[in-house]
Amino acid sequence: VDDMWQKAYDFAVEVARKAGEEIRKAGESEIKVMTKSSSVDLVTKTDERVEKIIIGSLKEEFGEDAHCFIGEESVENGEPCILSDKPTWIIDPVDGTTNFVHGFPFVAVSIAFAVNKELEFGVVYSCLEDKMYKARRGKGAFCNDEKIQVSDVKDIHKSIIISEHGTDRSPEKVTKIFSTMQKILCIPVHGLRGSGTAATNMCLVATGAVEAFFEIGIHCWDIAAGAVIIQEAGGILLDVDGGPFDLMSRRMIVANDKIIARRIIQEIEIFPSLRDDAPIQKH
Ligand SMILES: O=P(O)(O)O[C@H]1[C@H](O)[C@@H](O)[C@H](O)[C@@H](O)[C@@H]1O
Ligand SMILES: [Mg+2]
Repeated sequence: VDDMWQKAYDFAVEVARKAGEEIRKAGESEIKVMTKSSSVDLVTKTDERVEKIIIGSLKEEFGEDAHCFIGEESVENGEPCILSDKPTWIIDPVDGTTNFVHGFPFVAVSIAFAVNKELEFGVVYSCLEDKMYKARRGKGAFCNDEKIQVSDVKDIHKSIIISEHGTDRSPEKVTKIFSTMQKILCIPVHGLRGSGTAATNMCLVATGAVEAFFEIGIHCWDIAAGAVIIQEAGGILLDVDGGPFDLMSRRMIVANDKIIARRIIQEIEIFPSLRDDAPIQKH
């Protein structure tokens, strides 16, 4: 079984690279902007086409019904978002869609694989930077085949923290998000950053470029691959209330060290977010 997942891991890297090439060559015509949960939650034909290419390649390689799939755009179009014990691919075809539309240079393909609800491996291809991040449970984390590991900074005053504002513009959430950012900035920390893609933010923690990243409102497909990469780079993953990491909860904090994580958690103003695996709301 161990070798079998190795084959799937290697194939996932190939598929992510191919998907990244599709994103890079997507012409102006295809970046027709559509919206989802709000006027600033963007999706394009490229997101939909690339997800179909990824899922099609995986089904061709492993069999039409051998595995389950949780894809950002499939879920948007009504597919269930339930993580079962069956081997399951968790896919964000274009993470950083807003960046992609604007030409802001951080766009990632995120592909993770879970069995019995445990993440086996994750691949994040930052396709405009040509950086292939990957990790398999128990086998280390890599960027372009170079081993990576989290920062050794333990002093919060010497840290950079990533925080994103997301796509929800409701006043009560925006107020909490910026109040949290202000409290963290004034600890003080060296700086706040955000790439605009959760998968890339996770990899920036894994390489030691920043010390922590937290967000309420992300989805399982944004963070599943990055979660394995951080774990294998020596980082930690928690819920924003300090409890255990919960892939489907739509909130998390990842950090290089529990000291940094706990200090940030003290400042996070939590607001509710519907779980990814919540029963579909009948309108
Ligand atoms: O670009 P997508 O796949 O939609 O994911 C991003 C999400 O749209 C943003 O709201 C979040 O802040 C990012 O962390 C996600 O990566
Ligand atoms: Mg995403």
